[in-house]
Amino acid sequence: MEIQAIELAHFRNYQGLQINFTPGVNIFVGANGQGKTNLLESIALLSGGGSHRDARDAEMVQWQEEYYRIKATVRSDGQSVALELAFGGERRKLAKVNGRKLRRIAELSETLNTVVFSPEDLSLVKGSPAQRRRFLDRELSQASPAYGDVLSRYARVVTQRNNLLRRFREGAVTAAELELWDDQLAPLAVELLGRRLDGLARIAPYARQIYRGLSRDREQLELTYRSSFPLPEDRLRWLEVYRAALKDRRAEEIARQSTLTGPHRDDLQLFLNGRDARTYGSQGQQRSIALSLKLAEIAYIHQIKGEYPLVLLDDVMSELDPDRRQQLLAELESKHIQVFITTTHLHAFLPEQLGRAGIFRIQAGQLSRRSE
Ligand SMILES: Nc1ncnc2c1ncn2[C@@H]1O[C@H](COP(=O)(O)OP(=O)(O)OP(=O)(O)O)[C@@H](O)[C@H]1O
Repeated sequence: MEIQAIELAHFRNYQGLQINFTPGVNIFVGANGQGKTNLLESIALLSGGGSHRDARDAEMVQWQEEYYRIKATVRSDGQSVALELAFGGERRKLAKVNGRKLRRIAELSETLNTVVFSPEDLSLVKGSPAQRRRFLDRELSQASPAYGDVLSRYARVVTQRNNLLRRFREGAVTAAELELWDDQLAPLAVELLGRRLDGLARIAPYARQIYRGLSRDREQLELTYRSSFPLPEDRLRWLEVYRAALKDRRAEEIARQSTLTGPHRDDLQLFLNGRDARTYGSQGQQRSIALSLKLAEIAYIHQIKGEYPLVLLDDVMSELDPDRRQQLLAELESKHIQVFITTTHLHAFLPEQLGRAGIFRIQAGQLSRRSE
């Protein structure tokens, strides 16, 4: 898939912008705070998963304006498709594919997928379990909007259940009412777990193979899912085991007013040659793992969709050492993936890479295309 052209109206520091992209590598170059990430963010939004830096829609509307609108011409599945995403005014948020309004914004991912790689991803291994869950959730939602649906339903029930636990302590809710919420929570938790494990089973072989390549066959990466309660082999038993785990921790949950068991407390564990990479991996090894996971995400989406996603590299070029930088670019270029890169300088690139790339200089929300 590929974005051929984009049109922005009142998006961040872009009053109005219309630009055509190159099928291969596109580089946004400029000083800090000029709008490089803003442009990347507008592309990421078109895949339906929200802002890659977790911005709220209202923040992305240009100051003093009422709405933002992003339009793009995309090539997906051999067809030219018109995408539109708008926020503000009376309709609040609206997405269209070829002029047809989508029921849910997340359905944009059926046409366009993006994999974003930013400096925070480099700390994926060292970071919190929440960061690794987010990585997995984003990835799996892109590949299947149904996953995103289950995830948001589950998150809603957890929030409501936590409110109930608070009110139970105040005596405003009965034990029977709490049980009713367990009935809602448990099937969603089990479905989410099943989907996560199935997704991980498909991603893990890619990550292992890519890491083996990056480490020149010296190290072996293993990914395992750590559930907040013991998962029996037999999936048919997960529901009853989860319900029992909820019961076991009921008193503690009431005391802490929080749901303590379930996929929102799980983790993705990463091992190098059998040792926990979080504790024992060097910074270089941890970065290679992060890179492998991102490249595995790209391969996974390709496996599901039959096409490569767009890859957005936000400020990572200067964070990677020259070796990993070249490995990454060579890998993406060899697969003919459309890539968007933000950078303050072009010296991270080889002359032949610059020769093939579309280079856009960005200054205060204005773009000019330049040739090197
Ligand atoms: N809603 C908005 N309306 C108008 N301008 C905005 C809005 N949100 C952010 N900006 C402006 O956008 C600029 C930041 O742009 P962006 O985050 O794309 O920077 P960047 O070019 O990627 O810089 P860096 O290299 O520092 O990451 C800031 O000048 C900020 O004031």
